[in-house]
Formats: sequence, C-alpha cells, structure tokens
Amino acid sequence: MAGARGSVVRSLRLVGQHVHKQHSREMSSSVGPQRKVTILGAAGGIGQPLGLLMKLNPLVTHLSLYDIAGTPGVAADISHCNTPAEVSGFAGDEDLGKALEGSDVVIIPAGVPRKPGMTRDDLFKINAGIVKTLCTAISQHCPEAIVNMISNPVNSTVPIAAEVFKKAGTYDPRKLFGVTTLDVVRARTFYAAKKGLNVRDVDVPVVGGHAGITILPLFSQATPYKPVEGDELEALTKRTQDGGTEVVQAKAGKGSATLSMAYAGAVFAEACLKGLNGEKGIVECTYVQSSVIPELPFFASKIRAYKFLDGGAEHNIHVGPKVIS
Ligand SMILES: NC(=O)C1=CN([C@@H]2O[C@H](COP(=O)(O)OP(=O)(O)OC[C@H]3O[C@@H](n4cnc5c(N)ncnc54)[C@H](O)[C@@H]3O)[C@@H](O)[C@H]2O)C=CC1
Ligand SMILES: O=C([O-])CC(=O)C(=O)O
Repeated sequence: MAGARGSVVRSLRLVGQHVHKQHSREMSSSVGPQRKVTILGAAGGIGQPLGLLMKLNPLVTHLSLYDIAGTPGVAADISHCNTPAEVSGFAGDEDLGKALEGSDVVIIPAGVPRKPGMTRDDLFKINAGIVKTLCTAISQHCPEAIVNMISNPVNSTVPIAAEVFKKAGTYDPRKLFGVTTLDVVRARTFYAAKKGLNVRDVDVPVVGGHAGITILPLFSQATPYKPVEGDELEALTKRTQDGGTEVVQAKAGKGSATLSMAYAGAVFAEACLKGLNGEKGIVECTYVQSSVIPELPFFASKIRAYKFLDGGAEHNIHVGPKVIS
C-alpha cells in the first residue's frame, strides 16, 4: 500500500515538473538573452532565499538549484512563483553535472557556516573539500561560467577554486569572484545611519578580503561624502569588519548571516548578468586575482563588469584616495 502510494506521488511529481517546465518555457520565450544561473548549496540558509531572489530576477531565464541534500522540494516551492525563469532542482552527487550543464553564472553558498567562538578559518577544513569537488565539476560541465564564491573562508576558497581551474586548464581570472558584497552592504547601511543619509543613495567601497581586519571599508571614498574621522571612523570600520560575528552571536548557534547574504549575493549575481549582457557602468567590489599589492595574489577591489564573454571584467581598482584604472 505504502509502495503504491509512493509511486503515485512520484508520478504526480513528474507530471507536475513537466507541466511547470512547459509553462515556464512559454512564459520565458519573449525574454532577452537566455541566462542560466545555478546555485550550489541551494537548500541551505543562504541558498533558499537566494534562489527566491534569482527567480524574481527578470535577467534569469533558467534557475538550476542543486544541493547535496534535498533541493527538489526547494525547487518545487520556488517554481510556483509566477515569474518567467524555468526552475530545475537536483540533489545528490550524481546530478551535479546535469545541474551545471550550460550555466552562465554559478553561485556557491555550499558549505558549513560558523558558530559562536569560531573564525571563518575554522571552516577551512570542511569547506575547502566541498569547494574543490564543486569547482572540479564546474571545470568539466560549464568551464566558461562565471563563478561567484560565497563559501567561507572566501580569502581561501577563491584561491582553491583558482588552483582547481588551473589544474583543469579552464582558469580565467576574470570569471572567478569571491563575493564580498555583504561587506559593502553593511558599510553602506552603517554609514548612512550614522550620517543621516538615504541609504539608497549611498555607496562605500570595501577592499582587501573577507575576514576580520582584512575587510577594509573606505569611508574616505564614500558617496555622498561626509567626513568620518577619529573614534567614529574606528567604530564604523570595526562594526563593518565584525558584521559577520555580530550576526553569528545574535543567532546564538543557529548559523551565520543568511538573509542579508542572499540579498548581497543577488545584487552581485545581477551585476554579473548585466556584465554578460554587455551593460556598461556596472561596478562592484569583489575578491579577485590582483596585481595591486605584489604580496597579495588575491585582493578585493572595485571591478567593472562589462562583456565577460568578450573580454572579461576590466579591473578598476580603488586603493587609497585615487582611482587607479
Ligand atoms: N561570503 C560571505 O559574505 C558569506 C559567506 N557565508 C558562508 O556561506 C556558506 C553557507 O552558509 P549557510 O547557507 O548559512 O549554510 P547552511 O548550512 O545553511 O547551508 C549550506 C548548504 O550547503 C549544502 N552542501 C554541503 N555540501 C555540499 C556539496 N558538496 N554540494 C552541494 N551542497 C552542499 C548543505 O546541504 C546545505 O544545504 C558558509 O560557508 C558561510 O560561512 C555566509 C555568510 C556570508
Ligand atoms: O561571519 C560569517 O561567518 C559569515 C560571513 O562571512 C559574514 O556574515 O560576513
């Protein structure tokens, strides 16, 4: 009886997926360039809201949701939103290739998050292995894709991804990005609140890396500009650097930033999609291979995303008071 019920449920699910795909294809047929975005770690705290935000993004025509455990449910859920992107869900090692095939942008929030008392480096052992496996699959199934690395420690997972791609012969430094957008999002929020500015108008570049004192918000380059000095500068800088820890402590053992990270990840992925589509003037801070400081092969800086497919991201680096292009 239970077996029969199981097979009916499976059949209904297959019919549902088929109908949904048909419907989505019809809806998306009138949209511009076809863009497939894949999220690896899509069932997690970041992956779920990020999947939702990407489903709402009109630049996405196909959203592929993969997790080592349990995404078909998340995919089925998100697929009911009446926006054009077609949604497919994949779970388990055997489906990873199918999830990645044809991706334009791959976002990686797969891995373990911090608990109170841990540093991001404490995640290295587990997350390095996860990132290595996933990047090996990317090099096999969608070597041209732009990769947005969210998994921590970003300062290490990005260089690991670069080594995996080099070994596979698919490395393009213009297409591998550590997502540091959450640092920018926080710096904007805290600066706007302190200076009584409309946060929608505010920008604050953040350079360096994505851990503790490597996070360097440049309030001297904030727009609109209001001087931040002395104790105020120290306090704003520290709050931005410790933003992740503030959330980890507030969640008290239930993980790290997920909702603000999903928002930040969606902002950065959209910039990549716009760059792919040839839109000019798209600039974001991100952790990339860099020659600005010879001792630091990777460094977060301002990058102009323009026509990744034809020439990759142009590096446009702000360190100190001047813009070095
Ligand atoms: N770059 C940044 O600014 C931020 C980075 N993070 C990092 O993002 C990562 C994820 O955080 P959460 O979503 O909160 O964690 P989570 O534990 O809620 O979700 C992680 C998901 O990854 C999946 N996963 C694990 N191994 C996998 C594999 N081999 N393939 C596919 N999926 C796999 C898990 O099944 C889980 O669903 C953590 O490393 C965290 O430190 C978090 C916040 C900000
Ligand atoms: O702090 C963490 O572990 C997660 C993270 O990277 C952030 O929120 O910036």
